[in-house]
Amino acid sequence: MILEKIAARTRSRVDECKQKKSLEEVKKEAQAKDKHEAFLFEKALRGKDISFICEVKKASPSKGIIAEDFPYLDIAKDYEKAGATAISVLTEPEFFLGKDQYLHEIAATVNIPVLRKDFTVDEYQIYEAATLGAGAVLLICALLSVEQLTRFRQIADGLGLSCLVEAHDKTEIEKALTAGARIIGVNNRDLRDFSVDINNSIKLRREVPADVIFISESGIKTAEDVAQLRKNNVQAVLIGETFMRSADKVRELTKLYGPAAIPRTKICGISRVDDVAIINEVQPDYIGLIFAPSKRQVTPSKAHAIKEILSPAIETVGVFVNEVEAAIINAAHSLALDVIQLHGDETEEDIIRIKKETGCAVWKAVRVENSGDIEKWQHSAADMLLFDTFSREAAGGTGDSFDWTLLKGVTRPFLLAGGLSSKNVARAIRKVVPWGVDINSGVETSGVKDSAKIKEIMSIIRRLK
Ligand SMILES: O=C(O)c1ccccc1N[C@@H]1O[C@H](COP(=O)(O)O)[C@@H](O)[C@H]1O
Repeated sequence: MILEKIAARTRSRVDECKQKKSLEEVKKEAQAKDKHEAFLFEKALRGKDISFICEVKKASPSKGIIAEDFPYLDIAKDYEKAGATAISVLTEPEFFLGKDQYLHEIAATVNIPVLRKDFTVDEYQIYEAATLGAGAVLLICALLSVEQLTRFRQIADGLGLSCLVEAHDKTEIEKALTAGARIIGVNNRDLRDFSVDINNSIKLRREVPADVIFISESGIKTAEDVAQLRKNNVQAVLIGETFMRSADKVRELTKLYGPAAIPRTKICGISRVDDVAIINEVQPDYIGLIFAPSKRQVTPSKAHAIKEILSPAIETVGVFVNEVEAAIINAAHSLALDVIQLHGDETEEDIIRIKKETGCAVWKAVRVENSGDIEKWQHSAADMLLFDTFSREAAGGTGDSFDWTLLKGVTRPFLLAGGLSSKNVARAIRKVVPWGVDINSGVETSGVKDSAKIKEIMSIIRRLK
């Protein structure tokens, strides 16, 4: 069978690698590697809704060459922008034309976890995966004994790597569970004859306990396939060929996932008259003018100049941090602000008074450090809450995002802020379902608003429906 052939070739390849770098050396390198947060791969897959693992692969034994032209880094970046939860990278060189270099560069470029998709037959490959920056490795039940699966899983655990343990039938699932698998992937492709049937995942779903992540792999092509898997409590799908053959990954993922609720958009920190042309072109719902001390601060005269040429369809949000009330009222009236965003330590009483005095809607920014911060403001009189990243150094505009799972108990509409960019906005919108997104430093280059980035992020958001 093809699998045994690949495994045999892989053993020889690993032996060759050991001649160049010994097991001890690669082990030391892996253990010395700067450890990011451990097990990010499995943490990322434990979302409310189905997750997508998108695969970067040039060829396969069943399909031959899939991508003649193979800009692997661009493909990975497009997956991230489309909202992939993780990326799978083929590194097997002979049958899949993969390379370690692809994994290494991709893992260094994207901010989502990366799976090393290879035929693990030796612990050497697990240490190697860690040195290449992988967050997870593949262990195939058909190739490994329970003892090997257990040992390899333990080695990966010691390195903070997750193991996707692949099974094809009930016996292999039992084997995976005995080995302590926390993630089981059911391959819908029968490697004896390459036939594909996604019902294999559906049939085997009940064999895997609810606390073990269940991934359906191979042959997923349509929105109906995904809907069926979602209905059967499959937590993630691993899709290669369908995405590899699609020119527009954002649209393809949207087609498979289903349309998202498109949020209101605010582009914050407009501080140059020159930025207004692109704003008028892309028409976000709001712009933010920052009156607080910041590299994005606007003077009253600059604010007037921006307002003068701003499209009347776009509303203006004034952003203030612990500002004296008279100044807020003055700016609200003289600039005809639509919304006042309070981004400091303002109290509930301040919100009520400022609403009354200005006649504007008031948005309260809550800088999230823990779930208590959210709870405190749930019943605020503010017209909208805006959740941003907590920082001791700055009131806002940090460019960092926070743990969005903290928002799962929020019962009222809200805006999401903090480090949103074209890399994470699709994921944020699908995972968090915010009423609005507030985009700021994520559309800047060297501290200045970047027209191409503004255009790109607005285009991604609009392609999610
Ligand atoms: O951007 C600033 O400099 C700023 C200063 C003071 C208060 C708020 C500020 N910006 C707000 O910060 C969030 C998130 O920004 P980022 O995406 O992390 O850069 C956003 O609400 C801005 O309105």
